[in-house]
Amino acid sequence: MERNSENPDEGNEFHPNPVSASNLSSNLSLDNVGEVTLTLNSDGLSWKLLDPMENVGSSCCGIESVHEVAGEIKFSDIYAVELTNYGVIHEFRHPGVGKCFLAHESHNIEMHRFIVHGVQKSKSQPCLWVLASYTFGHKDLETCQKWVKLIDASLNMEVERPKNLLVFVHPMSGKANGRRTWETVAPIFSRSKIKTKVLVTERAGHAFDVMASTTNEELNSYDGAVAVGGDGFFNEILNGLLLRHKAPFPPAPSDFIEAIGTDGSSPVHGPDETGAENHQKEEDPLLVNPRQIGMGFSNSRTDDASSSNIDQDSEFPLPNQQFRFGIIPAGSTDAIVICTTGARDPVTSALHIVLGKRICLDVAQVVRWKTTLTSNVEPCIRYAASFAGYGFYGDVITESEKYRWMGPKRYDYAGTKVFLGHRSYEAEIAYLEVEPEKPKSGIDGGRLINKVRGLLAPKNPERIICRSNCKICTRKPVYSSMRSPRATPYSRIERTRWLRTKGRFLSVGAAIMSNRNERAPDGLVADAHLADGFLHLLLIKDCPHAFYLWHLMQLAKKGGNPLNFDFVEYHKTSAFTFTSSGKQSSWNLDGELFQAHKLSAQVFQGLISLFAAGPEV
Ligand SMILES: Nc1ncnc2c1ncn2[C@@H]1O[C@H](COP(=O)(O)OP(=O)(O)OP(=O)(O)O)[C@@H](O)[C@H]1O
Repeated sequence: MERNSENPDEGNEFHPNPVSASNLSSNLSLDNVGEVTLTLNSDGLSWKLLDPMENVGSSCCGIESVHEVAGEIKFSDIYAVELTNYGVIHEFRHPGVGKCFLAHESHNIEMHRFIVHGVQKSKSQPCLWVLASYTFGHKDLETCQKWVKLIDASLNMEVERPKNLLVFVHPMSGKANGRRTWETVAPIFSRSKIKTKVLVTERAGHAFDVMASTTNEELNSYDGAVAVGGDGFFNEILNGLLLRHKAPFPPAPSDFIEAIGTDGSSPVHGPDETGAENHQKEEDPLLVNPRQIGMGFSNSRTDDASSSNIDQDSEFPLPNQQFRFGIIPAGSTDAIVICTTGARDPVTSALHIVLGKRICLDVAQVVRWKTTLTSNVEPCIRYAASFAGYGFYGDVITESEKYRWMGPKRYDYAGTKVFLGHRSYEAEIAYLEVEPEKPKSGIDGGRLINKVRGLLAPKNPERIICRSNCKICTRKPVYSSMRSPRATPYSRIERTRWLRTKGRFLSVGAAIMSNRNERAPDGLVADAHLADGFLHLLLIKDCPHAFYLWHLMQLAKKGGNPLNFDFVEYHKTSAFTFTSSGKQSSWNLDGELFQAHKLSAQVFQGLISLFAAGPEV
């Protein structure tokens, strides 16, 4: 401490405005390093050892001893600064030339201290964020207080950071460690001075009920809602929020609408109670007049933009565009976290949240159509952010619920059981074509020999796999700040083709994101990107056991191509309808079971924002 001048502020100049206060510096002690000159720059802090020669570069017994001579941290990587109690700062001193560095002296000096809490990316795994803290000391309390004030003022200028959050903790999630997970990360929030209202759920549906019944005024007082749990729990909170809002519907499966008549005798109401109107039937039998199902669109298309029947796209305005969702992983699969932060790590997720990172996500709106006793069609709406799957995917969830006590292993057990059961389902899927179909492989699929050829023939060789700093995922949707998220422009679908596929399927899946997880390192659909505006249909036709096993094995391999088979149909779309007959399965919507044999779905591009910066795997 000899080098600290008598007057601690000598040579230091503090300024209350952090922007104009660039390049201020003080001599301070940095714990476990030594005496440094700390400088406040416009974008962060930097420090240099006062006398590097004394501290650096000694070598002894063949081992190099290097103490960091300089360091820096950007404000964007600092999540908190706090004045801490008077206490010890450890300073290393070099013992002198020719002496063994193992004999380094450590001076423990008591002084006033403050801690800068920041984030560091793990060198081996950049998507893993770790805590980094720097304790600075000075014998004068006022100097420490001034530094804390200055750093705090700079952090307050990071406007994207949340101040008030609603936190839902699922205590039984995954291996029943939701509560412990929250306790691990809660100090990160308190250090960041983020207010949290924490609710530990007591039953399934609790978080949904709270979200659905919270007043708009209260919700607007929060910057976001955080789920400490798995994908299913996040889905519950998402639905609790989105179901409060009136949203236009996607088209219903046409035969269903036809069955109830289109003469206006069986009106279909949207949540806004828009009455059904009777208009001419569209040419395409799968094309349903949006008005008939309460979508609130103009029903007749005109090329004359000045006409009063101007097309309107489907918008879904949320009351608070600033509101973000957060997930702290504690579940069994945690696919959404793996696809958005890249790391299944609660600390990484907490740091993304407190630093106010933002990424947009697509959300699929899934509607089940059922006829009431009075022959009205009642839509039942759900939302899914990661995956909607029927057949194998629904059966695995149904089966796995019986073995919840097994924890995450229940999926392996149930998956094997369902695989051996090899059930297939009759279904018809109509999907909106959004890009030209790739030519078929030309294999008739009738004979085993041809099927084997199909198995080996490359079908979808060009895929943009969602990996490291994926350009598509990190691209910001153009509308993000200007407009509400939007769905398929159905008012123009008269010029768009609906395509149809029919048969027996082992599974029907619609991926909203790639769904990377520990069992499928590239995800269920590797080229399903975040906020790309597409539903990625993955239809597995009935096929021999061995073929399906092959497909599942490809999913489990990094770089495997699970779409590369004749019995796999893959379509990129923005809306689809589904009708099944005969034996029924269930839909699995991000872990929630949904019974529906008539269903339609559309995607809202970038509908919600998540506290995450995007994958860096
Ligand atoms: N306190 C509770 N007790 C029982 N079930 C709950 C409780 N709170 C929430 N749930 C329900 O548990 C379901 C599963 O939760 P969650 O997604 O966290 O765990 P998981 O299924 O183990 O993980 P993953 O979805 O990642 O596979 C949720 O859909 C939710 O409705």
